[in-house]
Amino acid sequence: MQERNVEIAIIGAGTAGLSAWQAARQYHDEVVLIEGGEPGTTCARVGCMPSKLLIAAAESAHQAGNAAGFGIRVGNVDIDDRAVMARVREERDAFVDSVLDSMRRIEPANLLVGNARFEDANTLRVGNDLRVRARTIVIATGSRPHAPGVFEPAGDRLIDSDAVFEWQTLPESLAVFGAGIVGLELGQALSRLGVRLRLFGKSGSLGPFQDPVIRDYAERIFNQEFYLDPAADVDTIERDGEQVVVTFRERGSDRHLTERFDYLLAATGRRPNLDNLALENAGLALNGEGVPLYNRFTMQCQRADGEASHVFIAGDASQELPLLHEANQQGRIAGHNAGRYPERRAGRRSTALSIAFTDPQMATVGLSRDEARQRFGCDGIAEGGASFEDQGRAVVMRQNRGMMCLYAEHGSGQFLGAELFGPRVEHLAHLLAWALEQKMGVERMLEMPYYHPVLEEGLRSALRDLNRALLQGPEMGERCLEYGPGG
Ligand SMILES: Cc1cc2nc3c(=O)[nH]c(=O)nc-3n(C[C@H](O)[C@H](O)[C@H](O)COP(=O)(O)OP(=O)(O)OC[C@H]3O[C@@H](n4cnc5c(N)ncnc54)[C@H](O)[C@@H]3O)c2cc1C
Ligand SMILES: NC(=O)c1ccc[n+]([C@@H]2O[C@H](COP(=O)([O-])OP(=O)(O)OC[C@H]3O[C@@H](n4cnc5c(N)ncnc54)[C@H](O)[C@@H]3O)[C@@H](O)[C@H]2O)c1
Repeated sequence: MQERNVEIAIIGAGTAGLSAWQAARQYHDEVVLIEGGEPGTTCARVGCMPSKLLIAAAESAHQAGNAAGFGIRVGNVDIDDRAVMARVREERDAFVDSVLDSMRRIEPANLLVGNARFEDANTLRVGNDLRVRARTIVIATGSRPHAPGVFEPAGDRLIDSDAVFEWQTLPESLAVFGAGIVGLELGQALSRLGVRLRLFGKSGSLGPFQDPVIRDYAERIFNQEFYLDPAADVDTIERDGEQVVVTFRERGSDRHLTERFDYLLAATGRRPNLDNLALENAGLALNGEGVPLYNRFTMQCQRADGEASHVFIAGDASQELPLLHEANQQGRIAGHNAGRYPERRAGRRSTALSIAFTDPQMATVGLSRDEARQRFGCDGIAEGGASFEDQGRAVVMRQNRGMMCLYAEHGSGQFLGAELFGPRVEHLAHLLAWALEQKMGVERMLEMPYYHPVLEEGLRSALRDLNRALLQGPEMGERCLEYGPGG
């Protein structure tokens, strides 16, 4: 058995682990990064990047198919699925290579290969032949797809999102389970690429939305394009030959249908990679799901005796907000504090921001309606909104579907949060997140410049409505007279 003593050991060379390494390396030379799986990060290999590549191809097919609405005929849209998937993988590989290139900065001696697990609070076994003793440890082991046992009858026709990006060609049909962001992004993209598809959700939840008004609206809009039941009633899942047979109650009716699919895609959530770490040997306090208790500003874990530990956690492993920018930020905070240990500093946590790259896009910023109500009371918040259906620029682009729900605090007029569903709302969500970071009030947000004709004018309409609900500021005049057509 080889033995090694180091200052800091970081488990997992994903986004969080890499940013932790970069931060920790500023304090010590002996910082090892341990990777037990495939290097290159979940984001680049099987997450953000390949999913957006697939979505980009799907959008292209969709736009070609809808060109007639502008008076442009492109003939039959012929989808070469082999070419689509080849491009997804080719560009995906380039993103992975760019990560691997940047990892070459790490001294080879400090990059350890093998699965790590705790032997005691300061000792890790890496693979079978190496023991690493570290003064501080960062857990950045990410997460993996999780499929409930009820899908087992599907056998090898049960797949997860990782497998989709390895397809050489697309299947004819697919049953997608899970109406979270993964299910919606991949489901809509595959449907637009010609896959016959049904999407079955659970308990009515839909992507990142919490506000029932926008959730119900989005459900209706998606159903104009593909079958989506966020509260599906599924009777049986069986395997017959090379197909999966699903019997379910049809959305909005009492009819029970039986349908055959080539695959069942489980998009039913992700589990943190903590179960292979032998955390019971680490002396940490764990919550009911086996996740270490930690401080979200220092990313420092708590020991079983309640004291602050020398172990830190970051990224999807923390189960807080499984998003790339969060993994990055948490990794940086954990790395700096592991480097400074036993000193520690509170890191800056930015405004909550989540975007689903569906069409229309879905986004949430800051507090949800329920969170705002809990914090300020039902009478303490004002709600406003606007539709994209008559929004000038959205009409011009034939993308006039969607709505926005915005929340602010009564009295102070402070903007609190929003849920957005509409064309390219990724950009509006950023504007709102930046406004929240600046602690802007609704009136001040309305004083910002708005070009014409742009989608931001739709946001201005929602802010005007919110201002009206706050009973603040001047009475707003008629929109068209005040701002021009579609403004
Ligand atoms: C389909 C999909 C699409 C997504 N799209 C987006 C998006 O558009 N925008 C966005 O913000 N987020 C998106 N995400 C989420 C984002 O990809 C993750 O939040 C992020 O990649 C998590 O980074 P991480 O460092 O925590 O984990 P990872 O990148 O998974 O890194 C963890 C590493 O730890 C290693 N490891 C695990 N256990 C051990 C062990 N015991 N010993 C050694 N090594 C170990 C793993 O092999 C892995 O390399 C998407 C996710 C998916 C699945
Ligand atoms: N654009 C992005 O930023 C992006 C894209 C993809 C993933 N992600 C991240 O990855 C995380 C994981 O995404 P996800 O969609 O896999 O998980 P999720 O937890 O967000 O959604 C899983 C969904 O599956 C449903 N579900 C659970 N069991 C089910 C069952 N038996 N039948 C039907 N539905 C069932 C749940 O109700 C939930 O709606 C997300 O939370 C998100 O943070 C982000």
